[in-house]
Amino acid sequence: MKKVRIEDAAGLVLAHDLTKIIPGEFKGPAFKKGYVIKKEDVEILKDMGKYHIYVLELNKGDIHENEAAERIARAIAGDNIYFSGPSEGKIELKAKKRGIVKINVEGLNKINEIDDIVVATIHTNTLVGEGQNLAATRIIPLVIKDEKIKKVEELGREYYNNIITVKALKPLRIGVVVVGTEVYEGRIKDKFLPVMEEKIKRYGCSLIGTKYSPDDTKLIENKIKSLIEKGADIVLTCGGMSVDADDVTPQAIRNAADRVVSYGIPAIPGNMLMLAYRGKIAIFGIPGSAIYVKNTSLDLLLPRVLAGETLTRKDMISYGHGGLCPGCKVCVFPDCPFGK
Ligand SMILES: Nc1nc2c(c(=O)[nH]1)N[C@H]1C(S)=C(S)[C@@H](COP(=O)(O)OP(=O)(O)OC[C@H]3O[C@@H](n4cnc5c(N)ncnc54)[C@H](O)[C@@H]3O)O[C@H]1N2
Ligand code: MOO
Repeated sequence: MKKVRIEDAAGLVLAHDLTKIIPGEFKGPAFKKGYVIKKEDVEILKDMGKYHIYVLELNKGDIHENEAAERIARAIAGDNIYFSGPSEGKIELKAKKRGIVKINVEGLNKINEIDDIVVATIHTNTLVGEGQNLAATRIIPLVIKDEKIKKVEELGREYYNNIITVKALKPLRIGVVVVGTEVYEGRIKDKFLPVMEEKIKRYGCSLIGTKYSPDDTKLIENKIKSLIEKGADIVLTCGGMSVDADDVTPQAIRNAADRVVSYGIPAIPGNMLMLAYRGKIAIFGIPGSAIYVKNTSLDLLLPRVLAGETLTRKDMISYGHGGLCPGCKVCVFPDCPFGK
């Protein structure tokens, strides 16, 4: 600690809290330990009777917590991220756009392994809104050795300064095939299309066509193909996905696609979902549960496809841990553990 005249204190770091007392009104720290004194604080501090203060002497190679947090944030942030702070040594990383947040967990863990460094994030692959808080970083002590921050910066470079990014959602064109002879014949009212329309709107996409099909493999296949010819980027095929004698949608999708990523996903509700591709066009087979549950496995996968990802079987398998919807009375998805 070093005692300095208040006029010489701008830019220096306060060594302890400075208490302000206004009788009957306020008692507490007006300036906190670690605060970097600004020019405009000088008069306020004089009003508080502080003509001299103790400041922290930063040795060569010491970095103050604010600067450390700023350097860590710059080292880890990729596309579509902005910062707020530092406030009390903490910087928050926020989303510039609505999209899917991608966290490089391996890189994140390596950074947190460095003593005194803290980077906390939300879960990877979560759908996030513009301005949403995605991560926060700070160091544990008030000052830290430059080498430690340099190590973070090295790791940041190793991971292409892409430890945390947001992939923006694209407004893609979607076609819907509603499957079920009972619906096709008008025995029951269609409940699937309104649910899909709500999702298409929710994710900022457009519906380019709807086809109804009885439970007939060839007819379903043709309707999927005709929507693709019409320009669909994604086809949502609804119903007929389970094990009944009439459930032929999985076979129809197989026939329409070049490759099936998976039939079945370890996420409930929606475990009988199928994802396949015809070229770059994603074809989903959506099981009946989507009619009565607001969010299913489709809501985990569809935003990722909209964010430009081509999903693999490994992506789908990895949903098992966290893939059971807790079934809350009021659904707060995606701000919940489902799919995390
Ligand atoms: N023995 C088994 N039964 C079921 C299994 C299973 O593994 N073994 N899985 C269950 C799960 S999980 C789900 S989800 C559903 C999957 O249902 P499907 O996709 O096959 O749906 P459907 O059989 O076509 O229809 C179920 C039910 O919903 C009505 N429905 C269907 N489409 C519409 C529509 N567009 N509008 C209104 N109502 C619709 C349909 O009439 C049926 O009553 O299977 C479980 N069973
Ligand atoms: O496939 Mo069902 O949708 O688990 O609920």
